[in-house]
Amino acid sequence: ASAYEPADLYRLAMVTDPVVAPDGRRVLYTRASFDISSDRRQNELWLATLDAEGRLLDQRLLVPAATSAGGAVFSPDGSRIAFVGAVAGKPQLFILALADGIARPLGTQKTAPQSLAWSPDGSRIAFGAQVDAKPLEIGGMPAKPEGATWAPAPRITEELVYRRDGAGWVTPGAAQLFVIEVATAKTTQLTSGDTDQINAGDRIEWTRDGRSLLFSAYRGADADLRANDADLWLVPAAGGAATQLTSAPGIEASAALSPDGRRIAYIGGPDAPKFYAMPELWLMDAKPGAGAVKLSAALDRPILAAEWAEDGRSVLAFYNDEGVTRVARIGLDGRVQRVEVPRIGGTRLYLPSSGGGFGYARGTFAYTSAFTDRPAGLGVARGGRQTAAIDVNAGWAAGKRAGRLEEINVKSRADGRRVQGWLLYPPDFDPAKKYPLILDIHGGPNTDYGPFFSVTHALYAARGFVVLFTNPRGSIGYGEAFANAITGAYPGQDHDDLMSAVDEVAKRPFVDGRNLFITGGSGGGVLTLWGIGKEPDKFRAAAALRPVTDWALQTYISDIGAVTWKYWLDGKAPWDDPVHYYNRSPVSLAAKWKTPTLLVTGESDFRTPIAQTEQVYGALKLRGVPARMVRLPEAPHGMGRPSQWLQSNLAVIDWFEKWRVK
Ligand SMILES: CSCC[C@H](NC=O)C(=O)N[C@@H](C)C(=O)N[C@@H](CO)C(=O)O
Repeated sequence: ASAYEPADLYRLAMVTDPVVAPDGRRVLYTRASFDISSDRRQNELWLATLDAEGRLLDQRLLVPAATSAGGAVFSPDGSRIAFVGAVAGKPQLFILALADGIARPLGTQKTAPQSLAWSPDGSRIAFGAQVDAKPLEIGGMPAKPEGATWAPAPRITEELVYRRDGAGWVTPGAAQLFVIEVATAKTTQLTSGDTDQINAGDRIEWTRDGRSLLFSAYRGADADLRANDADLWLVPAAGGAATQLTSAPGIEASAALSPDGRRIAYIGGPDAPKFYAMPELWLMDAKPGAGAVKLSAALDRPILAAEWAEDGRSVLAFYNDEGVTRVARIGLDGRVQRVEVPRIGGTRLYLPSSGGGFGYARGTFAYTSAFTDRPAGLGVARGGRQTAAIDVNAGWAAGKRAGRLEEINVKSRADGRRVQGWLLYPPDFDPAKKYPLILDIHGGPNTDYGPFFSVTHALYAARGFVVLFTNPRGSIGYGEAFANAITGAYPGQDHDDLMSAVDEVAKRPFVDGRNLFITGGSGGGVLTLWGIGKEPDKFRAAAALRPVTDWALQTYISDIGAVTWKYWLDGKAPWDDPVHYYNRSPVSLAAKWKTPTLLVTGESDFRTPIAQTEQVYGALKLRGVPARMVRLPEAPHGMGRPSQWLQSNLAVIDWFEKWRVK
């Protein structure tokens, strides 16, 4: 067996997006892998069949990678699957009849349909999609002659958010709700307006009689400024005016109707002047203006998704808890009962965050099943135990030697608060030897790390580093107060939490105290640059990946600038309180920087735009601090294509090796 190596990225696979059929006896899932020729992710759609106890009977490939299937959903009788694929680079809705396995295109779509929802009788499908509008043009230009090769047209905008990370430059238009008839492909646009009329990526629900559609939207013209706002709406499926069910400032979204159609469970919460709006589970009657009660009050954890139990007396909620994803049955009186569903896991792959994919129907849970030594497989559980498992990496993992993963808990030097973390050891770890230590810090900052495999940490460990990763305050899964403990102070005591973990681990005899390294991406890049400013003598070298370096710049040029301003910098504007912005910005510590620092950022990162990386690189070089900047052409915030993840990982290893005291 060999240790993890860079090319393994093109040999492994990962399960995502499991969907349980209405009868609870079949599971659709996506098998993602990375093609070394095209250097792109590819998705196959698979179908697993279960027996009455949830054991695996067989599985088959339904849609090959060439179709790029996504968003698959079963028809109510379970005989057909609707999904969105791509034909000649254009989005296409397909219906696949399971009886013959043939995927037939349905209608023509100009933009990608999202959140497919079958009507109860299986005759129609609702979806959200963008309707493009004419782009702005500068008047007076002469006509372009036939075949002329002019410079590309300018991008002209009057929007606050004119580019979105990952999606690219925003094309003018608005998201609308549609219904398509499955037999005739007749398509009806149910909403209209110049601004988004639906949160196209959010759940769409048919009323039980098939007459109306329930969905979320923030319809104000100031939507770009109101990231934490969404209301519930009901519109007749045959066309007509939409009725607004909720209007409170805050998020009411991901609405699920109770089996009798009389109640709505939704996820969200009121808007508040704090850093993190923890998504909670709410219950209301399905009528306009009905008051809502918070069902998840006793849980104090972020709710990721919710499904009604068949008897309508409880809601099954998926939530983050101390680095992992769990399931709770929440009664309509708010009583919380844990449901045993083992090892639900993350599908981020690049880094070990929790989350993952999951589905439920008729007592069957299907989920991305996490491992510490390989990417997620498929898990199926019934009655509190795992009944089926598909490991899409069994062959590959059998030839690999992975390092041990250990959970640690330390007390923060700031106030004694518990900080959870993990240590990943090199595959051939020998406690009698000395090892360099990498502290890797997650971003978000309201996200988490958990006990999962990731290609980044697998590579660091395989190259002989002990990897420390923790959940400092600001992380999710430890209660709302913990996630909000950075309100008005980011960075602040989260830095102390991280340093407490480093100091504790550095006491272990196998850690080479001369070779402590610090890295992190995005929000983790903030804390990396903050770390080398606050503790200039602690770390041998640093690697800040796609960092925020200057909160004023971030507010002005990021696609989440409005969130930064309203929630992360206490509602103060950079022009009103520039000192507050400066004091929280890593660049304010530039005078203290002396640690050799690597910067890695995508040139198409619109979340933490590369101007910030350039700012820090300039400061380091002007000060004479050793620095290297790695720019990834066309890569967005998520580091883009597989080879770009590898470049980012290997750049960090190369930099740390360069500076390691031998
Ligand atoms: C709409 S506010 C949420 C911001 C978002 N949070 C989720 O991750 C985000 O993109 N934050 C970045 C500044 C960030 O730190 N991203 C991390 C975690 O995803 C990263 O590693 O890229």
